[in-house]
Amino acid sequence: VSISDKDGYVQLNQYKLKSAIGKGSYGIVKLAYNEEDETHYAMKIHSKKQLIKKAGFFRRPPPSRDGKPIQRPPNPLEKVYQEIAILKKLDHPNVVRLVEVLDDPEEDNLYMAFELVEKGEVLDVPTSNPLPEEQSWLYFRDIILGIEYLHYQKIVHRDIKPSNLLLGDDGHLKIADFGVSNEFTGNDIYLTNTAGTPAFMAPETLREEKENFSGKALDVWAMGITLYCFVYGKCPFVDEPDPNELMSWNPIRLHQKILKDDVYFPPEPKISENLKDLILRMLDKNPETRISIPKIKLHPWVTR
Ligand SMILES: COc1ccc(C(=O)/C=C\Nc2cc(OC)c(C(=O)O)cc2Cl)cc1
Repeated sequence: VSISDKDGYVQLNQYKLKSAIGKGSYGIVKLAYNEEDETHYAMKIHSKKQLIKKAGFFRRPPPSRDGKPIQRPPNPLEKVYQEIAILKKLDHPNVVRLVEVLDDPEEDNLYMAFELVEKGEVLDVPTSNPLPEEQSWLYFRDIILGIEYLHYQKIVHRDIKPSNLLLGDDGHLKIADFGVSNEFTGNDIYLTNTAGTPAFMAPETLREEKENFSGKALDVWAMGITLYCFVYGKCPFVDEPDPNELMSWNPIRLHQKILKDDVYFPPEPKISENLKDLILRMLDKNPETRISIPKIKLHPWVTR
């Protein structure tokens, strides 16, 4: 149950909710002080009403053409409960740790308490202060271990990007936000839907003919875009608003760049040939020949 105390802080059971520290399409994350263990946590807050509205749950279903009843969209809360089920299975130094879920049926909000990763998002992109190659190497090794662990647990993340990589006081990264993750059985999952963040979407998800594509290879592609962002401070494929086009934002231009453009390496900042090679192997537009996680671990830039 949540009440506001004398300083206007919302009290939620043993947690005192403080300032907002994260915000995104998922909702909001607030700093939370647990009075029992005198420790701070990151409290992610979902509004159930928002989830239901966003999923168009109450929207009139389109008339079914062939008379067959269309299958209702899954209960939007289902997505969050799936995310929670995934998070409960995970226990790894490079993955955020879910500590507790507060889901009061009477309340509109659903609260997820995570272990606080003190420094927050590793890098705000775009930035004019990208990371030195050495620092990128340290962080990238954490991402490899975290993704290797997720794939071993039969989970593809599908939204790897700098804002979902949190930096702790110990200088290590933790992967966050399983809101669009997929669980699979067998050795890999073969998907057809697009999900995640446009600038990080792999070309195979944007092609007209929607054949099934490997889930693991999508995470490798996003890791490649992320590594490029670390060293250059911006994404390799961006949707520049076209000055003479009124509709300044249209995803098609970005999709065409992802599908067709080569990766451009600016002359500054200078990066090693090994790093360029690794980025090109991860941003291979053909998922069949794209480098895999086991091969990334053996790449000279990683093992150096
Ligand atoms: C400046 O200091 C700061 C310290 C910590 C933060 C912070 O934690 C931000 C987001 N956090 C999270 C987001 C998540 O999803 C989107 C998930 C998840 O759903 O897995 C988990 C967490 Cl923890 C920010 C600033």
